[in-house]
Amino acid sequence: MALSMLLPRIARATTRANVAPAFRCAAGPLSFARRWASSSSSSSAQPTAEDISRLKHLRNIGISAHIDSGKTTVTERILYYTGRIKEIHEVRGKDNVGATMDWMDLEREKGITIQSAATYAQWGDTNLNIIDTPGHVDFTIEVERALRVLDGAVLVLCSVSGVQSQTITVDRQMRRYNVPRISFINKMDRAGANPTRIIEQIRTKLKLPAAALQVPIGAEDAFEGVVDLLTQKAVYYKGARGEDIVYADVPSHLVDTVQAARDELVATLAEVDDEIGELFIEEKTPTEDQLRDAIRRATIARKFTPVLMGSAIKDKGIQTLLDAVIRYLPDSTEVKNTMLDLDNNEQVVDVVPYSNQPFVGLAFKLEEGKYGQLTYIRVYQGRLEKGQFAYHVKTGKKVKISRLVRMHSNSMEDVDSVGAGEICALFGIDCASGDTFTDGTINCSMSTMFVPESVISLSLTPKDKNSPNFSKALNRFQREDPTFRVHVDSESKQTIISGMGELHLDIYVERMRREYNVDCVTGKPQVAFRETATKRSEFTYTHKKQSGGAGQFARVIGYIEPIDPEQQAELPHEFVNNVVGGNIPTNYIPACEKGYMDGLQDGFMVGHPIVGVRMVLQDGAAHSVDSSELAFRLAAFHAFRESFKASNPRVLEPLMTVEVSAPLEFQGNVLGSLNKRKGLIIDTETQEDYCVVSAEVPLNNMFGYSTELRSATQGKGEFSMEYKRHSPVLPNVQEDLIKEYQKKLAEKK
Ligand SMILES: Nc1nc2c(ncn2[C@@H]2O[C@H](COP(=O)(O)OP(=O)(O)OP(=O)(O)O)[C@@H](O)[C@H]2O)c(=O)[nH]1
Repeated sequence: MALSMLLPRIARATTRANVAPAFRCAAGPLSFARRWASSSSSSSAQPTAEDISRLKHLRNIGISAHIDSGKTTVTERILYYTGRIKEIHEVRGKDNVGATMDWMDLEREKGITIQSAATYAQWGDTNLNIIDTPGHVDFTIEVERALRVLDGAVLVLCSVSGVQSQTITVDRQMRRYNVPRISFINKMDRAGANPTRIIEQIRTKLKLPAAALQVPIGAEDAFEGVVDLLTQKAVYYKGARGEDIVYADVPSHLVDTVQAARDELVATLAEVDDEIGELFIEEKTPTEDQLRDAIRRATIARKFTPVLMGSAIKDKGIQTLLDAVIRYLPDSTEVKNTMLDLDNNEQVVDVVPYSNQPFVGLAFKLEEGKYGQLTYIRVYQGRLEKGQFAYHVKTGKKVKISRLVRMHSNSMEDVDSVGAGEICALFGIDCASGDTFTDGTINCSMSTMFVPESVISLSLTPKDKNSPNFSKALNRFQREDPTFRVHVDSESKQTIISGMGELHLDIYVERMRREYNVDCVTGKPQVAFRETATKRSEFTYTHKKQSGGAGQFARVIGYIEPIDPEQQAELPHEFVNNVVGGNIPTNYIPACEKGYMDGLQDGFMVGHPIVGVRMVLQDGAAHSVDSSELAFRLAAFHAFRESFKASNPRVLEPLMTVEVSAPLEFQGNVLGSLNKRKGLIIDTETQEDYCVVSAEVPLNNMFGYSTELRSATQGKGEFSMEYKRHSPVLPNVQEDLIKEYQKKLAEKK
């Protein structure tokens, strides 16, 4: 392979390493050694009383859930009750204009949330920054980004389906970013609504101590309101849109149920909160205030999730949910955030969450809207003011903040300044999502966001090959979305786009057509296979060229070995330099590492990237005149390729967790359809007259499943799918894939 073909790939690999540290070198620039430090690089000035009060009345919250649980419907109600919108638009329906938060045309057509939209609202004397996050697994990066910058979240669950596969994913993401959560059981009007079962699922499936703060009055069609267990009052949502809250005595038939639920709440809190625990042992009844304080403490400490309930579509339960958000979710001073001090060996230092500190903000989302390029920023400390300069930490460039806005879905309000803890948006800033900005007085970087592996790819060819918009659009999409990747296949010279699922890629192809006027022909979707080694393999490789001009000489000695599968999510590749005694001069070691990275780009079996292989360099030889960086890079590249061939390599494929729900009568058909696709059934659960089947199925076998499921269940079945891990393909499948790849190569010759 020519070196000119390798170079762009190295640039890509390095960029990826910046996003999600993947490469580790025993010593050198790619080492990510970090130390915790109690010190802070910020000034120790006391925050003003005004700032403290502002922050006490500010909440940054996200609304997350499994697809279709009703997040957008809930958010729409929040905007309505907080006075941000004058009318409620439903998410679905032929003649609707679309919910306010689902503003992209495509979202409206497909009825799903694709991009999260930020908006802010006021409830009582508290400001809320709300991010509506997509539930579809293909847009998981949006959920990750939202959680990274939020201080608390509302986990919406369906009263019938409860904890679903995507709920578990979202919960895992919330744990990763230490986000406290309130649970909201929505759709209490649905037939089969059962909050007790859902709370039990939160406890068992999410392993999260949970208890209801309310009991429902009526169920399904007759759902009227709730009884608040703390005030022991019935709450009804009256008026045309549930805007009139009416308090009343607990209906007599619910008195015993309310007492039992309150006892359960106290008992659950006693397990996670010392103060309630002591009262419990002393058999004392906690007061309403003691309970509220304990719920807040335990929620913020992420030891407990309070559970509320309602029906967004019937305009019930939203105002009480908002009260709970303010009461139990933390303000930004109650959340610990850290950053890396770049002047001090990447020491981890605490963010000081007040406005009188040097400014530090994180660009967490880019968006090309109708108003131009927008960059969403979470201000972690300090203040961002219109007219001031901000420093882009990665490039060291100074940018002028010419316009500062607060977003309200797709409209905006201009503001002059925003303080610590706020979320705002800037215009015309050149950066990628995940980049840090400061005021230039400190050199810190917020740690990066987790970026998942892509699982599917397809070739993309513009109908008009000369359109400059093709690469412009691809560049922009990549900057907006780190899970959307683009490369040119070295064999076919085709542009290949990769992402998190068919829908994810479809959306970009469609956006290319609508926003950039570029029609494309797409190839058949291909799953993102990987290749890996299964045993250690030694190498001694000499690169030598003597024909005319300057000679080339480099020798590398060492071995490659599989990385422990448990470690691979964090460490997909590793280069270790164990050369002692200077047989390879240290200035050639980075070139050896580059050669290794070149070698990882495509395996020889099916032409997909190689993962999970460590290269250990032990010895070698150099020549005082003929050795060069290029010679060592090529030596390491060929050494890696040769030893990989001898390492009993295997082809890996993405394995998905698939969850199918359908009426019970179709259970047999659902199981049959999954078996046919070589699915491993993990769990089968029956809920009322519904069944939920979970299975692990290779992504390669899932093409066309929605059509099959539709006909197998008379259109009544639904499924969701989430990436689990890459796992070895069956030997016969591997043989077929290799043959197919060889055929493709032969055709090209
Ligand atoms: N019965 C009932 N249906 C509801 C309720 N809330 C929402 N829905 C319906 O559930 C469907 C999904 O609602 P959305 O608000 O789009 O859900 P979402 O979680 O935002 O969906 P994604 O953005 O695609 O993940 C729509 O058809 C809503 O009308 C509710 O309280 N009861």
